[in-house]
Amino acid sequence: MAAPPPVDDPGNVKVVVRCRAFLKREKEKGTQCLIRMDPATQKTTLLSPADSDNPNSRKIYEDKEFTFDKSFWSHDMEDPQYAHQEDVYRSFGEEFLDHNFDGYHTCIFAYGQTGSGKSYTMMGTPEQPGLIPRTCEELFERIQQEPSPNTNYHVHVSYFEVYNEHVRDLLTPRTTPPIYLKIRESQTEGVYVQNLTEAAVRNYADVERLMKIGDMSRTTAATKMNDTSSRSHAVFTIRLKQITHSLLSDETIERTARMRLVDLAGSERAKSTEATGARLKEGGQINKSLTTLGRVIAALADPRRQNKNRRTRDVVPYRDSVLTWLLKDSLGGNSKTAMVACIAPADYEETLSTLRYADQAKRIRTRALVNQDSMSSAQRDAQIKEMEEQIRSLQVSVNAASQRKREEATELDEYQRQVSMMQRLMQENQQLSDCKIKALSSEVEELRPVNAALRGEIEALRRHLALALGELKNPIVLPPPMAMESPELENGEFAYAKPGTERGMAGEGKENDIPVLPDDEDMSSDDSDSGYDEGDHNDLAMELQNEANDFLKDLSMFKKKVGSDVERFGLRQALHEIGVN
Ligand SMILES: Nc1ncnc2c1ncn2[C@@H]1O[C@H](COP(=O)(O)OP(=O)(O)OP(=O)(O)O)[C@@H](O)[C@H]1O
Repeated sequence: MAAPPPVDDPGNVKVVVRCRAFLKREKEKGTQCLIRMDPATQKTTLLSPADSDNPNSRKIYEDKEFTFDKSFWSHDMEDPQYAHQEDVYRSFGEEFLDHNFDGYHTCIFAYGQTGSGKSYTMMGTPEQPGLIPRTCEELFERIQQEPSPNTNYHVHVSYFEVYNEHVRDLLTPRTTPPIYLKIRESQTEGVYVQNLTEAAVRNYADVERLMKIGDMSRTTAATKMNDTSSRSHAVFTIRLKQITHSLLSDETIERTARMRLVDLAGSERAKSTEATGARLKEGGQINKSLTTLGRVIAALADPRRQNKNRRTRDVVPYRDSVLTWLLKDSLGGNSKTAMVACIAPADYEETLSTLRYADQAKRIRTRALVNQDSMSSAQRDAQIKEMEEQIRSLQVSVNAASQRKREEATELDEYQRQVSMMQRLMQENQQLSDCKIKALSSEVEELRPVNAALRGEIEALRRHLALALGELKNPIVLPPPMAMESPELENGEFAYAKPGTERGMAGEGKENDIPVLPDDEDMSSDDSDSGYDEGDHNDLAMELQNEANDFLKDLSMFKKKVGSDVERFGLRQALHEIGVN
């Protein structure tokens, strides 16, 4: 490990500018290039457009000059000054990696209008990798070349995006609805994203895989200015921890450095992007956070701030946007920071705005510290002991929690068992009811002919009774003895007649043949001589009365029996339904 660098290294934000080539559509339109760069002086000049002398236009166009730490001319490949991806990395990416190995936190962020080349500069393409892949690749190359066997390296990577003021982990699969992460601030860690994936990586291939996952997950969309426009700010972070153990002093030195590589969403004017709906809303949010970034940069660049006056220091509006809050440390705190201002060669107003932004950022001063802890072996042993103690107590809590979980799971199982048992019982009951209904229905079917027979019998009895009652109401009058000599009785027939009835009527049914009484005149001719005995008549009436009573009794018993059968078999309703009363 190199000799320890100065512990506190104040310095300004490094600002570089890069001008991209014309895109196909710009070439086709014959667009004029408005940028000139002088590699000797690092001067960038913005020329006023040729058509700017329109007397009706209120806008003032004039040539503007800016000087930055570096001006990268990536406009014309044929030009010997052309800055390739490799040149950009060698110019300051490499230097920033040195800082990381020295234990400093660093941050490189790309700023510029939509389609100006930010993603190309930061991530690049598989053929032309940008700053992020080049930094990671060289990081592992250096680790592998490390001559000291006493140093251990631990590298972790995280990747998140800020979209519409929400933080989303790019290393976890996309979900619907999306999972947004919370931002926290702590004394020791500063501002950080809670529950963000920090993946351990052992080589460049691991990083490449994660970059691919994150890039695929990033929110992009086609806009009029760029076919694959980034609609979010993407923050790729590498955490490098170096633990060196000195055998001589029996001391352990731990250095932690964080590299933040930020690809900001493009600043844009709704008019140029012709955005509507969701794109317009996104654009609004992007501009809001970039405006806040501009205010933060302006506040940090304010010379009055250098007076260390606490009151003026507090006005930096970091918390006004998620982006500035997260970049708080990188922008004005413990970090070595660089800004790459990306410019398109043909848009005067947007380019001027970017160059002014960058010019202001030049004045920001940060105070980077070496993040290093050294520990004697005794301290380290004590720390290990303390950690072991912590692990033990955490294990106890974990065990207790899993025991509780197990109990809850058993209870749940028991509930489920009871529910299924009840369901089974209900099914059985249902089956039983079905069975009973079936049995009753077949009994009803069996009783149907019996019922019909009984009804016939009741009907016959009813007729019988009606006849008997008729007899009671119209008693039979026995013929007088002399009537015996009547020629009509020669065949031994009885003639019967109710006063006023025809003889022929009674003769129709043999069973009902009852002796016919003579005509009224005959009867009344001489009562005493008629031989008709009142006592006999009464006896016969009594006899018939008794017979009728017996019938009635039998009938009532029979009715009772039928009634009790109906009750016994519960068939009242069923009988009613099939028409039996
Ligand atoms: N230096 C360069 N050399 C060659 N092509 C470039 C260069 N810079 C940008 N481009 C091309 O310009 C187009 C827009 O670039 P890029 O997507 O990087 O812009 P951006 O600023 O990230 O846009 P946005 O803000 O919309 O995401 C791409 O097709 C890219 O390949």
